[in-house]
Amino acid sequence: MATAAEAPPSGSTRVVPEGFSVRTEGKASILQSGNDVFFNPAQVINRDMSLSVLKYFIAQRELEIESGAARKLFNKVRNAGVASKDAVPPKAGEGIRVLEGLAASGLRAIRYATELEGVREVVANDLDPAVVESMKRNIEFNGGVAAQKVSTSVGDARLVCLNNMGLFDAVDLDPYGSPAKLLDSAVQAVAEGGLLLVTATDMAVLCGNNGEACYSKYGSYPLHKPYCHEMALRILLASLEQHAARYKRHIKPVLCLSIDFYIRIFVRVYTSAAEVKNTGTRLGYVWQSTGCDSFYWQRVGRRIVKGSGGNVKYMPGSGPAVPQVCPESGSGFNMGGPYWAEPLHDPAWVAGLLAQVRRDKDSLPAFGKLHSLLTAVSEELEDVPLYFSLHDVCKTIKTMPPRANVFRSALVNAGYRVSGTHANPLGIKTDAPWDVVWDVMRCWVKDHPGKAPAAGSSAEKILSREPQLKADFSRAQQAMSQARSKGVARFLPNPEANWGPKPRHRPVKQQRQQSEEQQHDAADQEQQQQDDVIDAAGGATVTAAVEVEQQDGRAATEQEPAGKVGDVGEDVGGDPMDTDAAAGGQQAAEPAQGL
Ligand SMILES: C[S@@+](CC[C@H](N)C(=O)[O-])C[C@H]1O[C@@H](n2cnc3c(N)ncnc32)[C@H](O)[C@@H]1O
Repeated sequence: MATAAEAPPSGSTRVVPEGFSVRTEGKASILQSGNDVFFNPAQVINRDMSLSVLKYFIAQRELEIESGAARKLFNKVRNAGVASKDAVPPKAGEGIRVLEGLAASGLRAIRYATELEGVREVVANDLDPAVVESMKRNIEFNGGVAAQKVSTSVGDARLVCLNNMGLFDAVDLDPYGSPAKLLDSAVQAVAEGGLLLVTATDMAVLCGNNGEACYSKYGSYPLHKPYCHEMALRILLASLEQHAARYKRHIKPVLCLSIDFYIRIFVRVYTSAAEVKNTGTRLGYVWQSTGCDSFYWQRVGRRIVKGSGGNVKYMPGSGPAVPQVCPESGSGFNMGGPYWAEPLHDPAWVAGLLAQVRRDKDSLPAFGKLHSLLTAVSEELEDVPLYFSLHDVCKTIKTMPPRANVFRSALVNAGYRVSGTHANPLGIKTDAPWDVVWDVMRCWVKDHPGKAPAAGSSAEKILSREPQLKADFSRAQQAMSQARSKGVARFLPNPEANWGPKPRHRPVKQQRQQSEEQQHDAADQEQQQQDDVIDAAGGATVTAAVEVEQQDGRAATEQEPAGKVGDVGEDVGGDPMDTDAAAGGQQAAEPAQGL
């Protein structure tokens, strides 16, 4: 990946101060001294994606201003008395105002200012005065547009937000770890219809390693399951929506991504007292069977439209949505959530972004990864929250996995929709109910019998039932990824070793004294390692599945791939019978050619 150069861009007359080297990304250059921790090549994707989404947002906003839609929205909110008193309607061609709340070296802010047309000002803020000094040096070093448009500020991002309620068209939060404490103020600082861009890297917490830590930070219980990366997105969105609701605001996600070792969400923020009544209906709990892979949704609230007059009534969700015991495995349930239960992406944005990114190929250092991510996103079933891993389903019933496309075809042939997910190369999204999924597997096991399951096991309970459906495993075109058929990659390998988070930057004072937060992180990590050991012990069943295939005479060539960095022992073993599954986590390559 062409991310960085060690010298000033050719033709530059800028003088590099002694003791510094230069990193260039896009049109921005930053000065680095030996111990700088801010540049992490893995984050180039984050910045490239953010730049692309912001560019697309600027174009959309301009269209909304020209059509009068933005003005109408603003007037509505002002007339309802819920707009910030200082807010003014956006004007065509005026350009947007961006807050980068945690700007560190200023690299991102400088890129926004220099690479995007339609940016009026970027406020680059950081809590650490020493960091802001280096930021100023970088802005000066870049000169020109960067110096004109990027202003610096020292302070807590929360205070900057609260002092600028409704005044930033876009607010970017890119912390080390959790953004949880910043959400409440950020959601107030965004202008009507503005864009909020948020990173979270506390994946151990969000993916279910420490349910109680996640609940205290985000107000949601995570579930430690294969869908944990999408669930992490839905937890962050649910938290944001609930913060927004306190100010009569609500969110509309346009793109929400699980990337490598972090998540990044892009949402628009609107004010509407009427819409806020729907907050409970947009969130849901998930009942996860403790004996098998089955999970079921239940909305937190209900919206009931009564009679021909269309009277609307809001009610709490009725439930539980599941019986006392899991109908498949006879076990109990865990309840996770509340999670965001609505779509993660706006399909029009995804299509528009893909086209824009292709046009901008030459100016995006991380183009390949961006394109593959957006391609995978474009194929996701937007109305099906969460996914399962076929490999895990087969592990539950101790059977040799079918090829993913064979399994997916059976669901399509039974009348259901199916897709992959950008969050996990082995993940399968479908609107087929769980009894259908298990029936397909029961039919598969009948055709491919293995060792009898242990008495009393979940596998025995699931397989003892006669399938109600006669699965048809013949190839169905809709079961195939179109991108894959055309040889367009959806998952790319990491470009270099040690791809992952860098050590957290600490102000000097804090570096000397381990903070409470660090101790908390250490406890998180320790817990994660313990869980990994437990998972590794349970992982024997994966090996067993691979061995079955080897006995079957078909080579099991794929290694058990590692999950993403920050995983919590998620067992995403490659599907040995499917080349798709050679991609473990998002770390392995998809074959260039489709089937
Ligand atoms: C991950 S770095 C930001 C990287 C940057 N966004 C980029 O793309 O290069 C996080 C920064 O947040 C700053 N920070 C942490 N808490 C903050 C707060 N409450 N307000 C403002 N800055 C904060 C730290 O000093 C650190 O420089």
